[in-house]
Amino acid sequence: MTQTKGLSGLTQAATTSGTTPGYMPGFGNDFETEALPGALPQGMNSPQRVNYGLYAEQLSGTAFTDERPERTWCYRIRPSVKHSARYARAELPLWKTAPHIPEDVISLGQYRWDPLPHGDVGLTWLTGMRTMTTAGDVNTQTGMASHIYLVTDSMVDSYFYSADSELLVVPQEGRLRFCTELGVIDLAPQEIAILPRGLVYRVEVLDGPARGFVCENYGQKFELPGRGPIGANCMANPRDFKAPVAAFEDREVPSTLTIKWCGQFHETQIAQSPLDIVAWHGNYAPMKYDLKTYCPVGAVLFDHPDPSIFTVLTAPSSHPGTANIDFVLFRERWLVSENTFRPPWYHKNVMSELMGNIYGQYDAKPQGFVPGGMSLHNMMLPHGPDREAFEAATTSNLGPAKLENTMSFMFETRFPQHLTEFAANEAPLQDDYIDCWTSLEKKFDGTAGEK
Ligand SMILES: O=C(O)Cc1cc(O)ccc1O
Ligand SMILES: [Fe+2]
Repeated sequence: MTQTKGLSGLTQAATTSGTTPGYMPGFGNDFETEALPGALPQGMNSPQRVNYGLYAEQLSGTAFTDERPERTWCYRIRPSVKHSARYARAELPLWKTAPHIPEDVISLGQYRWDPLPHGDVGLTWLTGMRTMTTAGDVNTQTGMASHIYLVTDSMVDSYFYSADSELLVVPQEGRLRFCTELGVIDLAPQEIAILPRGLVYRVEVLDGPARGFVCENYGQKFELPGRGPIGANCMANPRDFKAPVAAFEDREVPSTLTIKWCGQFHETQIAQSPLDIVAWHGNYAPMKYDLKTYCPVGAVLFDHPDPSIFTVLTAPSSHPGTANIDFVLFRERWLVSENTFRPPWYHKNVMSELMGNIYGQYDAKPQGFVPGGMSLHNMMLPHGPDREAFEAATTSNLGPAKLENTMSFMFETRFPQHLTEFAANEAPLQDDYIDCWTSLEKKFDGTAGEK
């Protein structure tokens, strides 16, 4: 029997591009959703017998005793323990996990890559994941990895979950469908998705080939940053984050489930689709967010604020204010500062900064940092605008100016990032990147006048 049901109870073809998934708004909300009427128990979590003969199962994303527990109660056709037969080691050699510090790779430096090209071989979400950097240590649940995915093929009767991490997905090209245990999310460039640790899903290609960036967060979950004196509005607003409505498959076909666990991959064979949750309630769920709804706040008279002003999501570390990861967005905005050097200032930072270009041109690097490309300015390594950006910024007339056609982001972490062998040797690294600063001229001549 093959069926996928949505909230309305109507049979939907959730595996085809024609269907529009349903969503519920609100970051961190306590949601409830059922794909069949009456499937969700009311007033309690564990009735003696659940309607429709479903099994109750809790998915805990935090310790039970966390100050703000995140968990979801699932009502499913089979408990997921039934989804795990014996595990066998699987190899995904290009998906690396921290600590991974290759001996012959130098991570000290300023690095920039052209977009990874698509090849001739078909790739899925799993085989198409290429790790560029790793930071921290998965065994202590700290740090992150950055990846680029190249996906041409849908996963067929194949499912995945990461016990190691939450995944933040930033598409740059193509459209993907994430069919998850808790519902369906469609994702296009200029949107992001968060896939929680432990959630089972399959990824289908709606419009390929697809390329994008992934931040794999080994630590505490991403949350909305406190806005401080900015108040209750602007930046990312909770209601623009959307969780999917329940959708399930009752499909008995031989299937493979791959699990990422402490950096290793294991497979198990199961006899059915594991996407068999008919109803759920809770606050631990996948979400999508449209980056065009991000409302940037900035300097309205003079100077250039720290990029933390553009934080969309932050994954805290044990040290308040020092994130395991900040996800920062540089999007279209007005520049109005008077008597100000408007692009990012030159700087060194204890945090390490990995950037990706989603589309357009980034103000500090008018050339060379192209859509699909990535750059890394690692811990305490100097960087800033290239010569062209410096000259333009110091000579242009400072009327109100709109930065248009621009969307880049940063994964900023408190941990140094280590390049993988793939990033150092196989990815299209720009050997001449640091030359973008060599032509910066000495302007100093001992006199105080403007240069
Ligand atoms: O290095 C970069 O381009 C990112 C960045 C942007 C900014 O506006 C201020 C600081 C910073 O690190
Ligand atoms: Fe920077």
